[in-house]
Amino acid sequence: MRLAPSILTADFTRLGEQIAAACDAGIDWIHLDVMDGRFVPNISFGPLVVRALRPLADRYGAMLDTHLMIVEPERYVADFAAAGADLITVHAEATPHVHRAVQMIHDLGKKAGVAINPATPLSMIEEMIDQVELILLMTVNPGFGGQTLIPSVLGKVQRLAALVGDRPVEIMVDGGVHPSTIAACAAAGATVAVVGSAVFGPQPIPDAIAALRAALAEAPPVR
Ligand SMILES: O=C(CO)[C@H](O)[C@H](O)COP(=O)(O)O
Ligand SMILES: [Fe+2]
Repeated sequence: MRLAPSILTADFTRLGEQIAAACDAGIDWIHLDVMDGRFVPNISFGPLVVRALRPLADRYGAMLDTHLMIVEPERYVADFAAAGADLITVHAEATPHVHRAVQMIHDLGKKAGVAINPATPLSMIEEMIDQVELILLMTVNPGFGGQTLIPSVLGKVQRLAALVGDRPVEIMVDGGVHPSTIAACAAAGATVAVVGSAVFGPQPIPDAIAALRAALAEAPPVR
């Protein structure tokens, strides 16, 4: 299972240093949570931060995974692509034209993902399975780091994994993934885990990543 540390709970005065520590510990993706204060009740950062992190991602061969929690994301996908995002994920609830948004992302030469909130049924994105590289299932209500994983979403992860089958689509879980919950996510069929407060918290970053890998080793992923 891939780990995608979310920088939301990182120390922003030492952001480069903290991401470098996570990359040194062998993480695969860098997860960037973009919030507009409308789709979610919080504001984070925009393309400037993506652009600032591009050289660091290149140095480590890490992927810049951009999670857009903004209304009508099609207004901004070109800006995030130009800033250097590798993967751009949009919320199905945030636009009446999710297919068009995904088309735009692909036309910009980027990988595309579609995300849904805990209360949104899988049927909302079923028709998009063959159109995207990644499906993100929120395991908390979006807007803040450090929340508790909602266990009932794991059933949705399992049902999505069955729908996806052996198609090359990543299944990402986002929110509340810690050493105590990561094995259950992997067992349900998730292939990528966003890990925010579990990595950028009180523990040294390499220890935090080792703890996640150790928890995964107890229960090997099914996909
Ligand atoms: O999209 C998000 C919140 O909307 C974040 O990616 C998520 O909350 C990660 O943080 P943590 O692992 O601390 O829950
Ligand atoms: Fe996220």
